[in-house]
Amino acid sequence: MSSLEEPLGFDKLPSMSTIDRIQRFSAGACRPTVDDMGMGNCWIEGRGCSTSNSSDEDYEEYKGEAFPWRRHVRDASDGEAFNRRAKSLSKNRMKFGHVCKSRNLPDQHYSSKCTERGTRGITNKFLNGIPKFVKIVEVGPRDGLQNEKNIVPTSVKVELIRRLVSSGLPVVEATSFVSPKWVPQLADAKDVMKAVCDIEDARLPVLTPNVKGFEAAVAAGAKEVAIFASASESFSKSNINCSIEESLARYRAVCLAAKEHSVPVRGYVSCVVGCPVEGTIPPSKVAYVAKELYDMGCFEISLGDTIGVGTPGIVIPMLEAVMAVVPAEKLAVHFHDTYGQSLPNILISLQMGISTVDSSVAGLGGCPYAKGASGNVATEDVVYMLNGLGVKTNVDLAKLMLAGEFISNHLGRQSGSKTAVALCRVTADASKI
Ligand SMILES: CC(C)(COP(=O)([O-])OP(=O)([O-])OC[C@H]1O[C@@H](n2cnc3c(N)ncnc32)[C@H](O)[C@@H]1OP(=O)([O-])[O-])[C@@H](O)C(=O)NCCC(=O)NCCSC(=O)C[C@@](C)(O)CC(=O)[O-]
Repeated sequence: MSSLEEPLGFDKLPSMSTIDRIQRFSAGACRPTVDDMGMGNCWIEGRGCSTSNSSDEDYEEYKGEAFPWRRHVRDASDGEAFNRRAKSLSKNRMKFGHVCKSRNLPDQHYSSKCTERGTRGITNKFLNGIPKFVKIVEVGPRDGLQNEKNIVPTSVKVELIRRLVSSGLPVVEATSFVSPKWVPQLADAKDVMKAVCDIEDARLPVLTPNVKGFEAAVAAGAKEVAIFASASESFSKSNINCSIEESLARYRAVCLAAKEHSVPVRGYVSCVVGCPVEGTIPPSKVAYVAKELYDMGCFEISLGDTIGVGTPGIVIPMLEAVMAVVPAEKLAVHFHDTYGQSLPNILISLQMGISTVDSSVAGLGGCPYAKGASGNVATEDVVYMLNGLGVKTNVDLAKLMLAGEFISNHLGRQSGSKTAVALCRVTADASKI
């Protein structure tokens, strides 16, 4: 059994003092709005400190927004409304492309917001500190596809990126300028970039492991790059063929070059809770690498549970350690879903003040150098959860699902998003009414 298959965290549950600290992060977390280089972070200002009608205000703010799949808290009058809507199904069509083609999406009056005043008070207690807006960084075209054995044609990658951007995603990681010998799937990075660099509605960062990759990326039209270090020596060696310290030296050179070109650099730390070779990774190691990347100029540090072994019990102390050296508003979380822990891990990260989440459409993904690691958390599932929490993302779930369906059809398998699968089923069932 490889260490990847061994779950982590049974001995790593947080102490009471850690839990106290989480409460400190959540209750009354009245933070100022952060100008994150204009990158779209927007904190909830004092959700925990707001007056008793703040949830009403939040509700007013969002109720006009299209949440087509609102979870329903049934009562008699709502039941009538549902029946009326069921009768007029044929008037409310929404297509979902190939799999759900010509199926009707019921305009069910599901509400993801609790409208009971008393219950809402309790809800607020638990949701204190959750940001009002979450920036989703879509990594499907890069992290999602890099592990695919069969080469995906460039035109399909380009179409996927365009569809993802048109769903409203603010950031879509497009490809990697890495060695084609190491990641053959992304050998067409230059062509992909050339085909999408005219897109203006989203930022399209690309991975660059060294100055060679950076120069190639900029020449192809990239306007933002990402560097990727690891908190595990063994993973660093197998992923980029050098030690952590050597990688940091390389990345300093990339950051210098990027500064000269005014290109923003995002930093990744991989294996933040576990490594396929070394097992559990100490939080202090993650904090060290994160701080190094931050100090060399990365505008944001994404913390990757590369093999998806983390649970909230182990993610919390890791985040605490990193947040002691890098501000929460400069952090992102990047979870793979090997053990189905991504959503709870994301929720706890939001409660701790993080407002940027990486995810991959249709749950695509895996790392070629982390055997057995499964895909990233599915973007559709993240959007569904955030919609349910009343957190804004600006992502149109229907369009996102179409993008997921497009790539799943191409790969010839079912979407890895539970939300996409369930909503397609709801749609299919509704068409039989
Ligand atoms: C870093 C290297 C290049 C070192 O690879 P190396 O073999 O040690 O490099 P080298 O300097 O000895 O060069 C070897 C060859 O690669 C070429 N080369 C050198 N650099 C480049 C470049 N940028 N683009 C294209 N070619 C390049 C170079 O020119 C040379 O070509 P040759 O003379 O043999 O024909 C290699 O190990 C590599 O490309 N690794 C990338 C692996 C990768 O992409 N892994 C997946 C990333 S996912 C991840 O890290 C986790 C993350 C971010 O998703 C977060 C999470 O999930 O937790």
